Amino acid sequence: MIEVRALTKRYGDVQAVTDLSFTVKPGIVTGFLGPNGAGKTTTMRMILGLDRPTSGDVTVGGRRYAELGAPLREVGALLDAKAMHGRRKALNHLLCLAQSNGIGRDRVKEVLHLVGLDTVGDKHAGTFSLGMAQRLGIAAALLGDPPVLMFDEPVNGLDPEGIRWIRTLMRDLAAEGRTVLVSSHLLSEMAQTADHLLVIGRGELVADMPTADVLGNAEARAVLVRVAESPDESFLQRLTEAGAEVTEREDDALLVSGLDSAHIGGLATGSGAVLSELTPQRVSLEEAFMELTEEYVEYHGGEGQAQR
Ligand SMILES: Nc1ncnc2c1ncn2[C@@H]1O[C@H](COP(=O)(O)OP(=O)(O)OP(=O)(O)O)[C@@H](O)[C@H]1O
Repeated sequence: MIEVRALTKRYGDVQAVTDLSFTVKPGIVTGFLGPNGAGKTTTMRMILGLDRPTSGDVTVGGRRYAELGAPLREVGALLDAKAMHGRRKALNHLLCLAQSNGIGRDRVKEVLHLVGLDTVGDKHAGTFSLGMAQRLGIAAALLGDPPVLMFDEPVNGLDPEGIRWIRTLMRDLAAEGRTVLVSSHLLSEMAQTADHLLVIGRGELVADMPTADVLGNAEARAVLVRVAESPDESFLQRLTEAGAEVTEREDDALLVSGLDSAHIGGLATGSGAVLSELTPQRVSLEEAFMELTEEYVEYHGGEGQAQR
């Protein structure tokens, strides 16, 4: 369990995290979602005791990071896979970490195997591809068999096989009862991995809800209706009486919000109108995410310019 209470971090004039409070529960994958610069890495660094909060408090398993005796046994993290010592051999890199946390050589071999790097343990970490570096970083996070794990943008730059491997690993770790917090700036990615979402924008908490609810918000906002024949105005009247908001589009189609398709179809039948189309309009996951975080995005692309 990770508990973040009223966490605030300022770097000079930059307010990176503002009064953030949330709890990350065990047994599920929790996605930490927000646009670039939202404060995800800063929050994770504070959870790990790498940055000191300006104010507020973080505990892992009920204790502050500084109070943890053998931190790797309590919380494992992958922050920046490329930040390791490049001239060190992969196996030695893990052995050094293990030694300082009282972890045996057998466990080092075990995690190397677990991440599929057992045949390259004697290679220098600096020669590793991004995918291999991510795997080595994950091996380090798993070394102490910790009940709490954090991964910062773990699928960034990975090929589809690597992405699938990481997704399965996260789900398996959560299924073992661990607390798993994983950050991303893509809702589509989180939709496939996370059970619960914490959404932040400009350092502030925007949403703390099950992923299914965030996705539900992306569904059917309005229904596109085309009327082939209508004896009179009664269909429109019935729609508004039933509480619908109706917008007439330039192509004569109607955008009806506030009622579902079945209700609209029933009102059409009742008023003798014949419909040629009745289509729920869905917004994409990324649109739903952008709606949630729109006002918090730090850098917008210019109009008409090439966008990433
Ligand atoms: N060491 C630092 N000194 C000054 N400002 C910083 C520092 N670290 C982060 N920031 C600023 O704090 C804000 C939050 O950054 P952070 O890296 O936590 O965001 P993020 O959500 O992880 O973004 P990204 O998805 O781009 O990694 C940004 O405005 C960033 O420029």
